[in-house]
Amino acid sequence: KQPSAPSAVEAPLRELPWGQLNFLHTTDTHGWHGGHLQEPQYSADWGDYISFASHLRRRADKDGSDLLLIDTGDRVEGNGLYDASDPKGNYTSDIFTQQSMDVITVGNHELYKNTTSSHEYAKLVPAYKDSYIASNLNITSKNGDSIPFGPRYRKFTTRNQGIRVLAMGFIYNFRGNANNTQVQKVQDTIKEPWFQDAIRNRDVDLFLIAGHVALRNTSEAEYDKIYDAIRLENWDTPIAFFGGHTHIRDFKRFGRGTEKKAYGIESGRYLETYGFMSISGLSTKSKDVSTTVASPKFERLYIDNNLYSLHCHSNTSSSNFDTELGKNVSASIATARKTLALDRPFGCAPQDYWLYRSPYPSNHSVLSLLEEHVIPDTFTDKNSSHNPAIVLTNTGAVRFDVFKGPFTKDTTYIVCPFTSTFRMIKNVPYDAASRVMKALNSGGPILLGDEAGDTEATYEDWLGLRPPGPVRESDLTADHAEDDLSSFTRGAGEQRPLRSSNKDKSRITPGYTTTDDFGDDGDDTIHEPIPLYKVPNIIGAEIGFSSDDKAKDLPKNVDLVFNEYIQGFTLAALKQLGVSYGLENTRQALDGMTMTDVISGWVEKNWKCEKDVA
Ligand SMILES: O=c1ccn([C@@H]2O[C@H](COP(=O)(O)O)[C@@H](O)[C@H]2O)c(=O)[nH]1
Repeated sequence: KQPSAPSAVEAPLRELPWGQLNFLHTTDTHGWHGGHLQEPQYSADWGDYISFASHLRRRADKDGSDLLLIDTGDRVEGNGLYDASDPKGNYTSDIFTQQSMDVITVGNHELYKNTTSSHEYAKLVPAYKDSYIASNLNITSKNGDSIPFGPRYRKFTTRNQGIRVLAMGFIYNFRGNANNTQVQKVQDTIKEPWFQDAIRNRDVDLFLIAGHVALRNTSEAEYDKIYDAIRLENWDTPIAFFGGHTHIRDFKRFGRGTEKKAYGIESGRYLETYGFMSISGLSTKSKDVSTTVASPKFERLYIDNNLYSLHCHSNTSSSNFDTELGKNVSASIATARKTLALDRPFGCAPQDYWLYRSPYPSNHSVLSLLEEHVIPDTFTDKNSSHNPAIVLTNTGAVRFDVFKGPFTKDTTYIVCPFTSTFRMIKNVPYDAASRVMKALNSGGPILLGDEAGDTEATYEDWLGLRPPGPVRESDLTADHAEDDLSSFTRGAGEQRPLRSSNKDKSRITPGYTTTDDFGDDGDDTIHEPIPLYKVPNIIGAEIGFSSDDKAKDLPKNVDLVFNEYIQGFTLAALKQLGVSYGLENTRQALDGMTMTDVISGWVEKNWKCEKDVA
């Protein structure tokens, strides 16, 4: 772990369900490779993961089983270690690639910008060679051709058991990518001759489908389509899915009726979780056990990323856990953090502010802090025209909590890593401008105009602002305070209070309490549940309204200011509300400041640290 990271707290643990073929899965790490420096439960770093995987590999070699490592994308954007360097990712790609992977895929965050996808293609793809699988992604080459980002699939045989694996790697039907990459819709990819040939291959013991794709409830049902396509040709070869994108822990049984050979895991976010899956009873190159074992056994465990868990699951201790490579990688992370001055404080937060752990609006909501203080103060200072204004931002731009204490350079990127600036349209009729936020928060399907290029898309669907359907961390509601737990009716893929059978209540810490298709015993650490609350798509503030405006005569026109990321949505909403504007009517606001600049500037002015005050 990093020198300043807190030590893990001992807690009751469930055992690793080790099997014939074992998997460690990471997803949506978003640059948190230094671990969580303010949360003991997630305080191990990528160097520790390297040591951990090495111990489990040794265990596999010793007992003749196998271990495969998978990562399903969104490795970038969300932490100073990635975002603070110039160019971004200058340190993280060398740090990340020290961990070997058997299958690795791309996420939407690797594709938002030309520079990010080009960096990924130049660094990660060659580092992982055949393991970097891109079944439905192309990139524009230097001479303008659209070429595969990586191999479409990979067939390999596991080292100890001789299990023949055919692996593919997908990204969901993402449409917000920059113009140098091309995402092929999953429903079209499964019609490709290479896919059809691959799923007809009889010399396969396991189909491994990895991707930056939610396991359930997606409007496009990408993984269900892949499942159906495989089963059409191959009625009983086991299938293991590895998902991502929605930042949750989840385990799903695929298919209908008596299907017991197709399961998928999703392994959280921000290097809080290592997903572990095992399968036992697979046939192998040398032995066909399908005749003797009716169904392979799938098991899962979500491992909290801290040294207590990692030592226990690898049967090591602090004296023999670190490998040479793991230690070196932890040291490189510490050096990079120092070079980037990530611990430099902008100020000190007087209390915790939560994204999902406190209701919105409330005094402990980071969104309320932005809406009531940060945005009004900053925009009032910078509003040279003194026209009344309405300022809107998407809540998706806010990524994490703020903890009491130093608010550092790292924190600015942790809260908002994006480089979008603010745009404005001057003199918008108040009647329309004041209803944009409600329209964008309404959730129901609203038809977009031609500019979205897809008349059936909803605002949330378009660009993936809030993909409708999949349960994600922001959707986890919090009637958790209820005393009567029996009234819980939520389904799999959600976090809910766990009725723990554990007697040793004193050692139970707050954390994940996951319910999935296998029940509520998937988290390695037995936790006290944390309440989580829903947030809207958009928050906003009214700036420079005179008290007269508020009391009686509302302004006729206002300047409508919005985060550049929601420009398309805002224009579409205005059109829906009867006033049409085009891109040519928008101009830069706030001298090109990003949300990250807005937040750090406000903290510097308003949150003194105690020793500064003295
Ligand atoms: O420039 C950007 C890019 C993305 N966002 C927000 O992020 C989510 C997608 O993040 P996931 O981790 O893939 O869920 C997107 O819906 C936006 O809300 C942004 O604000 N600015």
